[in-house]
Amino acid sequence: MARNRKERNSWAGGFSDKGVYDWSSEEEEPVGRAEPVQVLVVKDDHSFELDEAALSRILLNEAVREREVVAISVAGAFRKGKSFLMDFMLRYMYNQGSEDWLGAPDEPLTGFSWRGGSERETTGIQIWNEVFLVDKPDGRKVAVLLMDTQGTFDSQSTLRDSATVFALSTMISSMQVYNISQNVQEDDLQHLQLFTEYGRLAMEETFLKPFQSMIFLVRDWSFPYEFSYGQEGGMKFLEKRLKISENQHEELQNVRKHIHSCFTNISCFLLPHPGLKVATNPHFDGRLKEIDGEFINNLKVLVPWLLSPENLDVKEINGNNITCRGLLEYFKAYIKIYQGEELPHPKSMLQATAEANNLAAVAAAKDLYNKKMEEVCGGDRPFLAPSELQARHADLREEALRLFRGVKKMGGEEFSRRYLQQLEAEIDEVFVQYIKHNDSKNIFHAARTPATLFVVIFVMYVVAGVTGFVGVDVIASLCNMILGLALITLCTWAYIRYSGEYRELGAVIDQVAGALWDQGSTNEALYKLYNAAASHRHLYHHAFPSSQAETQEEPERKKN
Ligand SMILES: Nc1nc2c(ncn2[C@@H]2O[C@H](COP(=O)(O)OP(=O)(O)OP(=O)(O)O)[C@@H](O)[C@H]2O)c(=O)[nH]1
Ligand SMILES: [Mg+2]
Repeated sequence: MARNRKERNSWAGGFSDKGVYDWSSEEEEPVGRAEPVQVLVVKDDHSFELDEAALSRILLNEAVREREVVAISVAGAFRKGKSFLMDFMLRYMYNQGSEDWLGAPDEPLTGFSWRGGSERETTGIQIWNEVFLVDKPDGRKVAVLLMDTQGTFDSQSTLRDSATVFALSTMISSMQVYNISQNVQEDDLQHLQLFTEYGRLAMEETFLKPFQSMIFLVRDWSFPYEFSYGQEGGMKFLEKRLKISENQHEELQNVRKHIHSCFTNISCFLLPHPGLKVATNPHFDGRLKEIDGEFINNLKVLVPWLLSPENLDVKEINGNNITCRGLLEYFKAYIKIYQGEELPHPKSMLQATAEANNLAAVAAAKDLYNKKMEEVCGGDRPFLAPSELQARHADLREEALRLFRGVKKMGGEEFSRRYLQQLEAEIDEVFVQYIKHNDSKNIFHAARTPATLFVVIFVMYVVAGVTGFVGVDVIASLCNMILGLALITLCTWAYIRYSGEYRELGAVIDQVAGALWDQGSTNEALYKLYNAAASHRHLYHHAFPSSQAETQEEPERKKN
């Protein structure tokens, strides 16, 4: 089997396979230097940027662009030895077929940048700028791409940053190594569920499982007496962890169902602790002689298990094998979705729960208000005096707000204030609808348009008669014209009301008539008439002394 093997002087440079690795002279990078290239940058304002030029240089290299691609990525919490492991993968890829691919005992480990300490090292997504060509046993030559990712949950990243990097690397890779420490905890599974769901949202709906191979890699496994190190123990362990049983709580079942539904293959490997020098010595530079033998023995199993030609999974999207060129296009398309605003932002558990609590309380309070208002002025209730409606609304609004305040909610007072305001605004909005609905039950309200038109017709008739009589013919004709128009409008309005056709035109007529009614002299005249009658009431009392007792109550009622 012809493999892409190469003698190298050092890991961080020197290697160049002419067929695979060919820098163009205009590019800024030093010619032939093999190194990690940052293709996804998470900026300070938490936005994402794809370095398209750098990614194109890697994936559109003539030797690989038409080759089917195998993309291997490592993701998981920060500071857990992801880049360290990646560098062993690089060693394997550079020495494929060689028994001693692990290298000399005192050779420092280089490649993807790794280091000790508590602060994060890798940011964004980095890709090894050399794509390896490997012959699979079935004769296909595939391109192998190694991807290192920013650790999740470092103190500088939002949940959205972590979710995006994890989701993108899962979408782009054909084999995702989920690097976890010591055990598979329920929160590891929940985060995997959240991140894969965030990835699935950005992908097109497909009847196939959206992602390919998921390898749970448990670092520092300390219970080999329960499940032995390696793949076999790992599979038994994972089977137990991901088992779905009848008597399990629905929440636990859902997480497991989700994970099963996302990946075509799920496997697990249990890796022992590499020894205290690796974990705690600040001067440790990756020399094999300082790493525990048990760890090295298992590394010798793990890395070929992941990367041997027969185990490499070609990247598939919707059942089609993807080439390097295709992968570039998908990368660009996916990042665009994450740069846009169409996806919801993933939230922390507390925030999501607090929001759900508050929204549920808003819904319950609104429901109460609506139900009681229906009883007061619903569809089958008669017209209610506007002042009475207002009073009932005020009572029920207060009752709904009290219900909202009384519900126990996570997130605290401050957080819930926003939802209280939302509830108030929504209730006020619904009340406007109730007012309109109530008004429409008032037959005088319905008669407003014909009444206005009648008044216009009558006034025009009188004015036309008087002005015609005194000889001002121009005004008389104008009034007659308006009278004619008002008459036609009235007939049209009647037809629209009867037939239900041309409702927009009907609405316009109602609006114009309404405006005339509200502002026009009709209303004012009626109002003045009423005022005049009220101020000259003594004349009336004088004329009808018997009704005095009755009318004395009137001012009292008016005051109320
Ligand atoms: N306990 C333990 N430490 C490890 C293991 N592998 C590597 N380390 C140490 O973990 C530290 C971090 O290694 P990195 O490879 O930089 O970790 P990382 O996950 O890439 O970290 P970020 O890039 O910050 O996300 C180094 O000091 C390594 O020596 C392991 O299996 N177990
Ligand atoms: Mg790293």
